[in-house]
Amino acid sequence: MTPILETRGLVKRFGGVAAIDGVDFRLEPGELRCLIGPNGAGKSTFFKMLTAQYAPTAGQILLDGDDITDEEPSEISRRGVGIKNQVPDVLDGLSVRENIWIAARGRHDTAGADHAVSEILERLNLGPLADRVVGKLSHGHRQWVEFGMVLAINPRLALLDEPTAGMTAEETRRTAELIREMNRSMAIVVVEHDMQFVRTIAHRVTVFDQGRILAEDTMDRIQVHPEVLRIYLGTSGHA
Ligand SMILES: Nc1ncnc2c1ncn2[C@@H]1O[C@H](COP(=O)(O)OP(=O)(O)OP(=O)(O)O)[C@@H](O)[C@H]1O
Repeated sequence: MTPILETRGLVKRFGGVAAIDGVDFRLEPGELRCLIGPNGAGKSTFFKMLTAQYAPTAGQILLDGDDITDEEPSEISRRGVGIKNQVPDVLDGLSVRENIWIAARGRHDTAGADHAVSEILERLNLGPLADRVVGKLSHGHRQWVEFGMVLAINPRLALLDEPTAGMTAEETRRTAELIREMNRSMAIVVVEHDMQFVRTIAHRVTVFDQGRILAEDTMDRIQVHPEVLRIYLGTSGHA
């Protein structure tokens, strides 16, 4: 089966530092994968190459077998990839409804966008906030608006960087539900620090360390993987 997403020998150097140092990664269609690893492991750099925010120093990125290494973020989005960065990329002066509508309009005519927005507001329980200006919302709610913007393009693949950052425990729980629900219709890659959250959602987990893939397995096995325990206990103290 052709992977929906693949990297071959991916490298990113910053001066003398190889932040990503030859990563071969495969994601099967419909898969949900969490990327974890200690601070400085290279997760964000890897994510930024997948989303065309950084150009790789070497290697290839393939989407459904097509080489997208040199494509712009807008081209990748047109190919059906939804991206949610760590800092919500929302228009603060506009309402929740308007933000999601603008994202939806990229895929639908105006009537279609109206319809998509109503559906998404309901799905995300954002109806009561629909006409609030996004800049006045809590960080957690702003993250949800960005989820709405990802759903609005109905992607085949969603790339989510720390989706629960700044969320309350209840918001995190609902985000886990949402990601599992989204995974029924799309493949998903999630970069996440919150291990409890990763345990809740993950099927397979890829562990990065020092710019390389250290381990790739189910969360159950990853939690007892000696090398993984060593890097976590040696750095953050919690695996
Ligand atoms: N723009 C940059 N310029 C120089 N070095 C960088 C840059 N971005 C990342 N690095 C270095 O690359 C390495 C990997 O960093 P990266 O942020 O990708 O790790 P991370 O796993 O996402 O860490 P965290 O969990 O703290 O976000 C680190 O040594 C970091 O200092």
